[in-house]
Amino acid sequence: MSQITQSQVEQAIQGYTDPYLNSDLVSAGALRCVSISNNNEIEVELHLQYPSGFLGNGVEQMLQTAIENIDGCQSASVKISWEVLENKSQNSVDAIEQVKNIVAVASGKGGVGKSTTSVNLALALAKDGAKVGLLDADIYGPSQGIMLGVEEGTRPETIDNKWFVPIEAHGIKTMSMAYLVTESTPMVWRGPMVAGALQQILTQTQWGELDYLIIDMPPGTGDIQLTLSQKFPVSGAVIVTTPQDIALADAKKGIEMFNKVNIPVMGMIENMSMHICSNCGHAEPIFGQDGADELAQRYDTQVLGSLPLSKYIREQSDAGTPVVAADDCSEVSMMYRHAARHLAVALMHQAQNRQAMPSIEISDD
Ligand SMILES: Nc1ncnc2c1ncn2[C@@H]1O[C@H](COP(=O)(O)OP(=O)(O)OP(=O)(O)O)[C@@H](O)[C@H]1O
Repeated sequence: MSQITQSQVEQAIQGYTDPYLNSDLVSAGALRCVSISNNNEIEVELHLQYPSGFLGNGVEQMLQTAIENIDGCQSASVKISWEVLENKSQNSVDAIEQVKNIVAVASGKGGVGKSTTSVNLALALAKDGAKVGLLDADIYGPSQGIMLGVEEGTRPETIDNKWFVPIEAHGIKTMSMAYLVTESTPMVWRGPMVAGALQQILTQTQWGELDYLIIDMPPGTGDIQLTLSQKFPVSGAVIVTTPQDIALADAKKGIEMFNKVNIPVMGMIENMSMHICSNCGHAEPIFGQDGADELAQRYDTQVLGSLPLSKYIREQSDAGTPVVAADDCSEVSMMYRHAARHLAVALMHQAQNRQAMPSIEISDD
């Protein structure tokens, strides 16, 4: 019996391409350990750096079979593990302890579906096994509580009069200004007050260990948004837009705002990209077409996903069970889940690059 070599095993593993890494797992550097006994009993350990719980036993089984098919193989076992990499912000704000990635979800224009996107991305990451938090920083229309089905009037518990305990909903930890204010304290605060209050909420919440903290930012690219971007230790941003010209022009301002404060834009979500007729299934790009792709190309970023204008998306959010929580395998839920995985991989690449680079401090002076 001839001895099987590591390169034969690697070749078998390379038959599978990870759709999000766009690479086989050996080239992606995921091969942690190969052990081949004199008897050709083979054990392989692979380790990924983004939430790949969705691979489940299926890919392990498939790779195992590919290895078992090597001539002379007696037995094969494949184990895939994962852990999200820490991705610190490059601004000078202190990181939040135990929070690995902070993602700001922003839009240049109001009403494009930023909050809907934030909550479904957060839920999608959690469905793949990540520990996820969601901060509703949209002071103009804090809607995450309603979308997550948190009963009106629910208040977070506090510890030592200093810490807020986030409210858990559908498997994610959430905090919102709406949990703290009453109808008699309306949002009349202006710029610095708002930024200060939100920063306090962010840093005084006991998030615990989180792979991702998603921040649903206030819409627009004015002073408040700029201040928040500077005060939050954001690892990367996501811009939500519709394909409409005016929304795209605002999305461009959003990208430029993040560039100004040295926050990398991980990608764009094109929302309401198509209307699909619920009667005949005809798809129509009522807000235009291809704009987000062109913008992404121009700014050297990517479109993480395109979501249709869908009654199901709206109804589920209104009912307090966003689509990804309601049915994580529905067509639109899968669109959010694909987008979330592309986002996770973009953050992972950025963290890997940062680890490989010497750190450079950039200041305004
Ligand atoms: N893809 C979609 N299909 C159908 N309805 C959607 C979609 N995305 C969002 N909506 C609906 O559009 C409305 C606005 O969405 P959302 O609150 O997420 O937008 P926003 O950009 O956060 O708004 P604001 O600027 O007020 O914060 C909501 O009623 C939401 O349910």
